[in-house]
Order: sequence, then structure tokens, then C-alpha cells
Amino acid sequence: MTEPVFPLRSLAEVATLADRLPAPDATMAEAARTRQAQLTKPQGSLGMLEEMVELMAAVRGTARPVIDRAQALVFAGNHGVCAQGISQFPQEVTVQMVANFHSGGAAINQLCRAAGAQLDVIEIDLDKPTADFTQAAAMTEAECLDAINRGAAAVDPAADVLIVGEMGIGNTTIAAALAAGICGGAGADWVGMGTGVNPEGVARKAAAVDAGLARHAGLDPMGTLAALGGREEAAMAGAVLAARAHRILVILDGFVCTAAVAPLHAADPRLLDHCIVGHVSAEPGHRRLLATLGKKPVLDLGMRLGEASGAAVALLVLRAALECHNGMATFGEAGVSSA
Ligand SMILES: O=C(O)c1ccc[n+]([C@@H]2O[C@H](COP(=O)([O-])O)[C@@H](O)[C@H]2O)c1
Ligand SMILES: Cc1cc2nc[nH]c2cc1C
Repeated sequence: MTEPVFPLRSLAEVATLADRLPAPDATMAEAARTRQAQLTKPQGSLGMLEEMVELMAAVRGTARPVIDRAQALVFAGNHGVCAQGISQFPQEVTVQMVANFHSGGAAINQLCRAAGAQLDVIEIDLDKPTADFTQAAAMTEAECLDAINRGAAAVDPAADVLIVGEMGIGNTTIAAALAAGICGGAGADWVGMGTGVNPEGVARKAAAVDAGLARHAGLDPMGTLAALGGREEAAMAGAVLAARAHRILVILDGFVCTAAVAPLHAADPRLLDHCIVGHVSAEPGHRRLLATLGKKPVLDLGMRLGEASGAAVALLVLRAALECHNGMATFGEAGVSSA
């Protein structure tokens, strides 16, 4: 009998997973493309909607994918690097916003209702912030692995699509550090205003990232996630891996979410082959990061909230794309002359 993949037992295992988990099925993408070509529209005229359906067909293993069940996972964590004065908001906002998610008052609650997604909020040791990465590794390998496995365990195996996001005061600095650690460059290349810090705050963020990069140089991608990341970032990476195991399409959210999975891409670029990027965030590092990962965002709405909010809006677009794919008549059925 083959060993179960989850829970993962080491960070090193991640680099082997693209060969152990199911890959998107190119023949199903082709079958979806064949159907799109028969539908009553000029070839390719639904643009990226067609690409989204083709990817979902490949991931789900069917030419006619549907969404019976959509799950939204929002992971929350706290960060020692907040001691460097890198956020506009105090750290207690993380737990306060989690309470707001549970009582239905946050943006993501409204967006999940609009997009037809079940929202699950997973708090990871909010009373135990990670270490300040300017002083020490943010997490030990064991702590990082635990967060990855908790993220993996939160995925509903019966979902057809998963949208992933986060809440964590200070985590745009975490994201900038991860992006720099994985893609290269200095702190100043990756930081932005986050929740709204002024230019002095942005400079403090860049300095913190530079200190983290100097302290934790030369690590492999998953070692970089442990040293510079946070618990909610590791959990997002774990959820993305578990979704792959269950053949679930993933819609990633903004800068923080994308930076969280950048170490997976660096470990093996195939590990993100089942993921769509829902939107490009107004946080400037996101566009740069997407260029490095070779991913095209569905939406560009100037959003910079996190919480899986951009992914939730992109889920509405995916639903629209599937309605066309599954509901349109073919040229033959409708008696419309083809080209
Ligand atoms: O992911 C993004 O694109 C994004 C951009 C700006 C802010 N955020 C959210 O804002 C919080 C982090 O901002 P900060 O300024 O505390 O680093 C965190 O809860 C994120 O969900 C997220
Ligand atoms: C109020 C608030 C809501 C958020 N949602 C995601 N990050 C956030 C940060 C703040 C400060």
C-alpha cells in the first residue's frame, strides 16, 4: 500500500509532491476546448472565461465541470515582525477581525454569500505570534509543518473549487520577505503600503525585509517559508497542496496569498498548475510576483483587502464562465451558420 501524502512529515517532501499528486488532465482541457469551439460564438470570443473552464476541466477530469460546492478558506495568524513598526494597525486587529468573520460582518462574508461559497475561518495560534524574522527564524520546521498540515486538513474534499485567503496584521511584510527570498531583489522592490502605512512605514518595512534576507540567506524554498513566513502563509500552502490531492481547482487571492505559495512554485513549478490567480492586488509587489510565476490574474480591480476577497469576486467570473460552457447551444443545435 502506498503511504498517504497528508499529513506531510517533512518540508523536504514538498519537492516530491508533483510526482505523487494527480496532475491536471490535458485531454480534458482539449475536450472542453472542442466543446467551446462548437458553441454559438466566434472562436475564442469569451477570452479568459474559456481558459478558466479549460483549466477546471483538466483539474476536475471532466469536459463539463460544474460547481456544486465552493469552499472559501481564510487562515489567520500573527507575526513577531510587527515589533518593527511595519503595520498601520495594532496586532489585536487580527483576532478582532476573526470575530467579525464569525459574526458575518466582514467583506468576505458578503462576498461569499454573493459568490455562493461556504466560508471556513481557521485561526492558527493567534495568541502565539511567530518570531520576528529580523531576529530569528519565524518558525521552526516543526511549526511550519504543523501549519501546513492544519491548512491541508481544512480543505473540504467534496469541494469543486477552493478560494484561499488570509487575515494577519503585518503579513504584507511577510509576503514581501517571501517574495524577495524566493524571487530575489531587495525589500524596497517588494514592499508597499499594506493597510495604509506612510512612506516612513514603507521604509521600515523594506529595512525589516532586508534584515530578514541577510539573516536567512541560502535556504531552500520551504526553508525560506519557515524562516520568513507565517502560520497563515504555511497553512495556505498546505491547503493548496491538499486541493491538488483532491483534484479541486484553486483560486488564489492577492499578494499575501500568492507569496505564500511562491515557495511551492520554487520547489516545483508544477505544484501550482491547478491554481488560478483571482486578481492582481494594488500592493505593488503582486504584479511583479505574478510575472515571475507566469500567472495571469482574472481581475484588476485595485483591491488590497486580503480575506480571499479578490478570489471571491473571481469565483463569480468562474461561475459565469461555466454557465456559458454548460448552457450555450452549439451551432448545430441552434441552427446558426458556422464560419
Ligand atoms: O493580499 C493582499 O493583496 C493584501 C494587500 C494589502 C493588505 N492586505 C491585508 O492587510 C493585512 C496586512 O496588512 P499590513 O499593513 O498589516 O501588513 C492582512 O490582514 C491582509 O489580509 C492584503
Ligand atoms: C480592518 C481590517 C480588515 C482586514 N481584512 C484583511 N486585512 C485587514 C486589515 C484591517 C486593518
